[in-house]
Amino acid sequence: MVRAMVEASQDQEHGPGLSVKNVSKTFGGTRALSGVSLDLAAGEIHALVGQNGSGKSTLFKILAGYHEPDGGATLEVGGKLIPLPLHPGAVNGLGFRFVHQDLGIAGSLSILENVRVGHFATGYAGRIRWSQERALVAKLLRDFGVDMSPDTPCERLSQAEKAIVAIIRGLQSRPGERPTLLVLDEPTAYLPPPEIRRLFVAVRRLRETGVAIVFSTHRLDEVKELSDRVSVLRDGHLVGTYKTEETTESALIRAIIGKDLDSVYPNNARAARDKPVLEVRGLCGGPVADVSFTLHEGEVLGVTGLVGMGHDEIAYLAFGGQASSSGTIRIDGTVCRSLNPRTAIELGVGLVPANRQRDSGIQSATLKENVTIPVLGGYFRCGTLDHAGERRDVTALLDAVDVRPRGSQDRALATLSGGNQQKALLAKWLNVPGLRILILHEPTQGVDLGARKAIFELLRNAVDSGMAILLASAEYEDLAHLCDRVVVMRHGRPAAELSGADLTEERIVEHCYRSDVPQ
Ligand SMILES: Nc1ncnc2c1ncn2[C@@H]1O[C@H](COP(=O)(O)OP(=O)(O)OP(=O)(O)O)[C@@H](O)[C@H]1O
Repeated sequence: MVRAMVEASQDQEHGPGLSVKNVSKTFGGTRALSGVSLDLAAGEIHALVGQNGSGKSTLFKILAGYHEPDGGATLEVGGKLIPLPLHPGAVNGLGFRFVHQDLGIAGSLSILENVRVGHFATGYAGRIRWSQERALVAKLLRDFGVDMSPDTPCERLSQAEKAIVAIIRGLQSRPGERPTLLVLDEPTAYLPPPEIRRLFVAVRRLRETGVAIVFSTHRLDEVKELSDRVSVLRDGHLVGTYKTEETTESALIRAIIGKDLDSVYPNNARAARDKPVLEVRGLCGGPVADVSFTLHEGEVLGVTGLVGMGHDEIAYLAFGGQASSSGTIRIDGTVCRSLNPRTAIELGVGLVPANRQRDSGIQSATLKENVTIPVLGGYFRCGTLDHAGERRDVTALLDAVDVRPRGSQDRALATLSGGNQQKALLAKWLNVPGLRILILHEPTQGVDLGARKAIFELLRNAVDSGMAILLASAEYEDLAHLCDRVVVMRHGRPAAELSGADLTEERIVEHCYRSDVPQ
């Protein structure tokens, strides 16, 4: 591997691109990056991998001029030394383009406005040429295979569609400008497989123009499929840079976590239970049209499908977070006519939304506060808060899902890396006593390999003690390993239900894509 690393750094077919050297960054007492050096050749696709909190986003934010690096760092672009820190204006001039993890899409603005802000073509008296702009954005959307009007407000888009808009915007240039570097911070975290394919096609096309592309991901199959080289960060240090074709998945896992990792999935053998806890009949709402299913105690039921087929919405309809237009939901025998989240929680139902930072976390509150909000009442003893008990439980819970850095319960949620925020907010629900049903929407989005394993084990323990889980996800491999049954949705309706020997990743994919699969 070391040999591959040395050779890789000499293999820059398209010229020098850019090179950062000796980048360190300290936040208060946290050393996020320590002496990291990275070469990105023009026309290469470079993957950056590492566990949650290993420093990937911090490196990207230094290149974006958002963070100032500690002293001693240097940056060269096309062989020219560029002074650090960068200011945002200089970043644009250098041709650096970014699609950040949080996407930065303004919900109240249209797709057109989000994509073209700062790039509008103007005519007489500075008037924006709206029809020209609309035609341009319509074409960009079509090129990405997205069938949407440029005037659609972004608040109506799914996470996947927002990610596509952010990427299209990231690829914009002013006349005379040429992008030299495109940084994609976990671009596929919100994308289901067909969109990932589309994105890869676009990224490969872009490579032909000589742009250096760097993307971060937790999915090693994407590293293999898309990248020319891969760099690994561990605890803020660069472990190495490797030619992708000369490395293996297990070698990368070893470099990422410092040891081998067994299968991330727990053993699936369990006794069947037949007590229904969630009965959904004729549920309609948004794209969901007439869905019925029963979830049993100690069961994991998956719902999946392609984008827009309704599986994402089922999670919110079944929790009352999104109003249904018809149908009945019975929780533990209680018929809920117009379910809302408050009633659902009282009946022992929890929801872990996909966008946990936005929908389930308070960024300015500490980690401890975020985790204990739903259960704080339980820590009062004779009117006094049992701080020691609260701290002890939070520590145990955060350690169980491997939130890093350890001992960070007094830090504001916003100061944790994206994946660590996700883990902490998932832990919050696992801490709620009396929870009988847990609804999960893409629970491992943005979460690293080691933490995925820890989360799956926690879920398995919860299920073994009788919890029922409804898992809405487009991670077909996870569904095949974790679920007892999987319902595949097509056009808002259940198209197939897979279980037993039929419940494999391949069968799920087949049912998602084809309407004529033999049952
Ligand atoms: N603004 C900040 N204030 C304090 N600490 C921060 C801040 N931003 C990042 N950190 C810390 O720096 C470290 C690296 O975080 P970073 O976001 O770069 O990780 P990452 O590799 O992108 O993780 P993930 O895969 O979860 O997105 C983490 O320990 C994080 O808590």
